[in-house]
Amino acid sequence: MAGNGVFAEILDGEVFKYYADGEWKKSSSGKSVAIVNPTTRKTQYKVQACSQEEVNKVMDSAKSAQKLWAKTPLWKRAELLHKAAAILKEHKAPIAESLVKEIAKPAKDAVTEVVRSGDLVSYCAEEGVRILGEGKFLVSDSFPGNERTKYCLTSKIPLGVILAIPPFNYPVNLAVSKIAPALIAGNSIVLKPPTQGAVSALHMVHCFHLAGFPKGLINCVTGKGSEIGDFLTMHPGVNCISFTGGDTGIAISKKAGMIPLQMELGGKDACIVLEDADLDLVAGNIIKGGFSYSGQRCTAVKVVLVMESVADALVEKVKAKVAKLSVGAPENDCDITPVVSESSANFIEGLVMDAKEKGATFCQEYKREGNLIWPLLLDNVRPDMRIAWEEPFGPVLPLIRINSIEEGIHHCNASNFGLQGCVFTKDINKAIMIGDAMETGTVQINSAPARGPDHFPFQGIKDSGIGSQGITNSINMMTKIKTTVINLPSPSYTMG
Ligand SMILES: NC(=O)C1=CN([C@@H]2O[C@H](COP(=O)(O)OP(=O)(O)OC[C@H]3O[C@@H](n4cnc5c(N)ncnc54)[C@H](OP(=O)(O)O)[C@@H]3O)[C@@H](O)[C@H]2O)C=CC1
Ligand SMILES: O=C(O)[C@H](O)COP(=O)(O)O
Repeated sequence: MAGNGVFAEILDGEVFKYYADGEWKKSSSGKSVAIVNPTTRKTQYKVQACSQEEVNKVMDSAKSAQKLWAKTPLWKRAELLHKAAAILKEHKAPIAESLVKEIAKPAKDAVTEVVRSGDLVSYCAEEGVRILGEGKFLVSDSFPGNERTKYCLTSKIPLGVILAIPPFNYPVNLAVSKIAPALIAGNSIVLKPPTQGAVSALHMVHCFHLAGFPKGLINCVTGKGSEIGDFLTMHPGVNCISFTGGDTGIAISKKAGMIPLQMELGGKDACIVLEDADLDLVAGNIIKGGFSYSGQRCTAVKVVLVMESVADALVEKVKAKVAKLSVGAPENDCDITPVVSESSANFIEGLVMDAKEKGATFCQEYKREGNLIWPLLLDNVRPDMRIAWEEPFGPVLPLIRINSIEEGIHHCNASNFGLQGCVFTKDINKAIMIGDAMETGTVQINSAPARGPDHFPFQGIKDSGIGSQGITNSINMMTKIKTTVINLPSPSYTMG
């Protein structure tokens, strides 16, 4: 149970504490923030509403702790990360339970998220040992006009304090995907978890606490992003922001100072289907890509662009599979569970109604109870409908019939997003040509978009982000290059 057993110390009465300077604390604000269970629509948990003064203190302790941590041998940093990974996996059950209650993630997927996170932390420790243990050695005579009088040594050094802000849909996995690279590279962490998902994140942080990381190195401040977000992101103590979420990231990018930013934002991932595609494979991937976790994945298939000649056959196959999706409570491990909030459900409904007014074909009856929306495929969607462009983040999927490959590529590239895309065809040459023409950070050939495995590079272009994630890229991003040049009094050429 959440807040029980080894996790008892993170709870004070009915409010979960925040974590600073190696201790679990109550906010002096005396205020809390309610976390509403998307299924029951009742308050499930409460977390502290941290004050600006508490954020200031956290930044100070994160700064001091980082100075010592940067001097901790790399193998020791890795050892602690491995320990945290093992503790996280050992306690997967209570963390998964919080994911079910806070964000209505289906029970099995919730366990998978925690296990995947433990694996990510371990992999990161190993990768860090490899890539941070190496530097470069340059000699000056390779550049015109120089003798061999200068030896240049480069190494990767930490940035300082990393502010990590993950979104609600992977509050554990997208938190550790920022925490682990930051720590292995010698940085300290200030985590601001999403409000829906904060309790799962606090449990995950406690696993790092139990592993024995130094005081102040990892901190977790809770509160509504709309209230403490600006104070955190514009704080002079922050040396780098790693953010995953929606348009908020665009606003943060405009406000943040001259610090490195890693932004993973929204997407409108297109699935282009050619005449020769294996339609059973496509239908399976549309179901997995469009409807898993009720479409609340940045990498969800968010628009299908199918050649008219095979559209009827594909629609029939997808309809048959949609009919088999179970709809209900996350505790029952249903495929489709309530979306995260009432406002999200209202937004999705707005897109559906707009498509209805403009003449889209409903392949299923539209049905909603509270935050639970039944899966819906919308056929004959046209570009004048909002759902052709906007990201529903829900279990509703638009399908646009196209008459040429160019039309599909044009629709994909006309989007303000550019996260991932996919193309289904048996012709590898066409797949490569289309993939190259799609303006997205990743193109999947014959499979739905996905971020994992977690060590793959993951990036969006246009409004989908800045920089690249994935374990190796995140470690590199959370370091800067330091060079030391040894100047010799006379040229020295090494002899064999
Ligand atoms: N590209 C990617 O990797 C991913 C992108 N996303 C995108 O995220 C969106 C859904 O996630 P959602 O959590 O609703 O996204 P939001 O952008 O609403 O929130 C993301 C995080 O930002 C915080 N936040 C809110 N306001 C501020 C602020 N002013 N300053 C700093 N932080 C703030 C939130 O806290 P609080 O919860 O307290 O408001 C939350 O922790 C979708 O658009 C989706 O596509 C999601 C997952 C992955
Ligand atoms: O937040 C998201 O939606 C994730 O980054 C997607 O991850 P996945 O493709 O591994 O589900």
